[in-house]
Amino acid sequence: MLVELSAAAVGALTKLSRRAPLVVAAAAAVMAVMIVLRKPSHKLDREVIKKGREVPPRMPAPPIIGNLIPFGIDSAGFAAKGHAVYGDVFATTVLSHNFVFLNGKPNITRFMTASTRELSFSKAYEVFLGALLGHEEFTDTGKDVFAALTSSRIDAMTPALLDVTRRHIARRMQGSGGGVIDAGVFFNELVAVMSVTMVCGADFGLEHGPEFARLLHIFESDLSVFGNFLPFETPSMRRRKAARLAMYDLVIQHARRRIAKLKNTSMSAADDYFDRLVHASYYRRSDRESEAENARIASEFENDVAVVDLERLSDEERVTKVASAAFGLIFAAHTNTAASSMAHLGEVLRRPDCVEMLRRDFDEHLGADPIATFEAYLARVNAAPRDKPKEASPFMQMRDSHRILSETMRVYSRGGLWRRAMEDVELENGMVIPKGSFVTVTGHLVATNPALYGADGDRWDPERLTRPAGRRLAGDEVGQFGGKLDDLQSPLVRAADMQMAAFGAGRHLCPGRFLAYRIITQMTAQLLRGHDLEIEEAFSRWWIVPLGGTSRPVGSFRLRWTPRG
Ligand code: HEM
Repeated sequence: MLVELSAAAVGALTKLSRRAPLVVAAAAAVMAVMIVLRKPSHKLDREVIKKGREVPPRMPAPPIIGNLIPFGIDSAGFAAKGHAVYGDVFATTVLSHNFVFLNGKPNITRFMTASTRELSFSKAYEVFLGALLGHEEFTDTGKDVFAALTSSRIDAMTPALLDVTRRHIARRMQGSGGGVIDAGVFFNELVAVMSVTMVCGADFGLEHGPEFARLLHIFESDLSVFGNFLPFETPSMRRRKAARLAMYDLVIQHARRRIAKLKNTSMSAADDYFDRLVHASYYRRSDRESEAENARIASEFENDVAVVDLERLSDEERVTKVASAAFGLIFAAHTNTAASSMAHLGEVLRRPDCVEMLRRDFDEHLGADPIATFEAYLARVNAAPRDKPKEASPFMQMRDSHRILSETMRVYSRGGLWRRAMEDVELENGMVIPKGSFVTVTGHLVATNPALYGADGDRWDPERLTRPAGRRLAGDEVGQFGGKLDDLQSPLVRAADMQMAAFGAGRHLCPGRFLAYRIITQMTAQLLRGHDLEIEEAFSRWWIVPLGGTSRPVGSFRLRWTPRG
């Protein structure tokens, strides 16, 4: 899995080196052809210049591979250097594609608030991950996903999350004498079981969760996205695709069973998220679809209102549609959450006072029997009059835990947010990003902005987020804790100053962020409450994924544990 990145990379390189001359010659030849056939990025610029408009300044790049190597090794460092030389907007070439880097509030605001017609999230990710994930995954995120991740749905699944964690800990940490666990494997497996359970239901999660953990381990083990750009399949890409197909097959079979089970039933028969996906899958969402038709689909999903005028899908088409949505969500829920959990625990364990704060928060708000406490909370909320403000969940009151986790998310989410320009896009300074460019904002630069976080913005320091609730930054003040999760996560740029980009912002702000906080908070707290943990072996380094989200650990993370009395 993630932690075997270095081993996997070394293995792949060794195998490659034997055939290196052939592979390099073939790659160079095919890329040369690609360059001739494709529209090189400077030509994209020329189209804009012909219209009398200004394009972003260009960082020079070697022919064919462009700046692939410096960008691939340290994407955030590459962006920082580019901005230092060229200013808040610059362009360069990577494997013949035009990459445009944005920084500074007006440009980031433009990026976040652009319409999908201008800057498309799914079209960018389709190019980066399409070969690996399958092109059918790259439609815009459905409303069903947002509906599945509201705070009340997360509350409803919390007892199951607590229970899965409790059982996993009991299984993996048996005996009174303590021992050593590989925390990378531990979190990978636990988050896999949770993600599969959440998307496919409890029975499927219990039966297939461990198999998904094994396959996600392979699927996520070599994180370079550039294999997607190559005209041939690397061994790593073959291995990862096989893992994806094996997971996909399991989800397909599940979709077939559920579609048969739910035939001729109405939405009210939906037991869980997967059932709702099945119910929402009757119709094709065509490109011709108008806003009104979209709204009708959304209302059908919520209220089971009949939809006319849209093309009805066959059962097999529905199977593909449901399986593809389900698999996409399992992957989205797992990949960054597992890596963030490891980063979080690694930092917390170096600070005994933080360990105590997490334990105290959990004890205070969830007591000796967290499942019973949470179920009692759910019963009170369900019985409460609808016109009264909703009681805050015990988790939402765990302010120290959230503050400390937010600091982890800030420091470890260094990758870039990505869009593809679907048309020429004008920036506030009048420069035009040419149609077809990939456009990125570097999360690390947002999250370590010295104006907000001072000169040591790279350092993990949860104290920096202890300012009084609700205050805006003034003068040279650094950090704030606003109380609500989104004050610290990725506020809409219009609503507050940008503070971190761990979850993106604006139109594509991660809808799973609250669930991620819930999963990581309760996993860490349950682990710490029952055990004393010591780091036996820490990851050797963290690799910045060029895509949005958490950096990935390299090496092993082993913890020595002893039960607490
Ligand atoms: C610590 C954990 C997580 C991190 C760091 C994270 C980060 C991100 C980021 C950076 C984006 C792209 C935002 C952009 O480009 O503006 C994103 C999108 C997304 N995330 Fe997460 N995520 C996490 C957990 C989750 C979970 C648990 C789920 C689902 C249960 C989820 C579902 C999604 C989906 C569906 C999108 C696409 C949103 C869209 O199309 O508008 N994520 N996430």
